[in-house]
Amino acid sequence: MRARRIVLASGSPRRRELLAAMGIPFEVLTSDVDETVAGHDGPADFALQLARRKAQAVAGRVTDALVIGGDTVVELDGTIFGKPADEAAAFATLGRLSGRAHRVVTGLAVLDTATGVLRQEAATSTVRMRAFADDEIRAYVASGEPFDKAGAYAVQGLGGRLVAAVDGDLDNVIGLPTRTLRRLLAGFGVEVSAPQAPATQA
Ligand SMILES: Cc1cn([C@H]2C[C@H](O)[C@@H](COP(=O)(O)OP(=O)(O)OP(=O)(O)O)O2)c(=O)[nH]c1=O
Repeated sequence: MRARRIVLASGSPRRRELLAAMGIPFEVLTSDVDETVAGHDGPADFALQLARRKAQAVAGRVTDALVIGGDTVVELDGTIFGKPADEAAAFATLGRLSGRAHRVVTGLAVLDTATGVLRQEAATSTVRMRAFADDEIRAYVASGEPFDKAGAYAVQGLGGRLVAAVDGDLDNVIGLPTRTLRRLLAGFGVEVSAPQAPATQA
């Protein structure tokens, strides 16, 4: 099996770090896709639509590669929360998440630009939040951390203090479910060895 060129279609430093930790060489190419979704069939469908869009947006720039696109969303009571647009949205999102359990879904799409074959899969984890007061939310929003994060928090950062428990893969919450990606790459004949210990560190 020939070595495949692997391209991560993402500007996310978290995705880059998690992919690097898998131990495979890769390049990063970014694009500026429109992240609005016209219609969807739940959070997995929503995240997969955007993951495909991100992969397809860079696919034309590489002729023989596996291009990886990903998108992470938070879902609670049927509402999908992406990255908050501003402070008010971050505050409102965190108020909704307080004291409740929500789902974090990452859609991954891997596109083979040599053949046009696309493989995709979504991973889901459940995150239970402590109940937090408005003052605590205000202080967290003022830290700036919520702005480029789905659901307006980062479990691996200061936002970890808001989290009571994570059920499922932590790397999925941070933006790249590595077990799922290993499976998708294996479908293209790229075998990535499993880590010695579960990937639970940010
Ligand atoms: C819930 C949660 C999300 N996130 C991040 C993961 C994703 O990077 C981000 C969701 O935004 P995404 O749109 O999925 O990704 P992105 O804009 O960061 O990068 P790109 O589109 O270029 O690939 O939220 C955390 O880092 N920690 C968390 O606890």
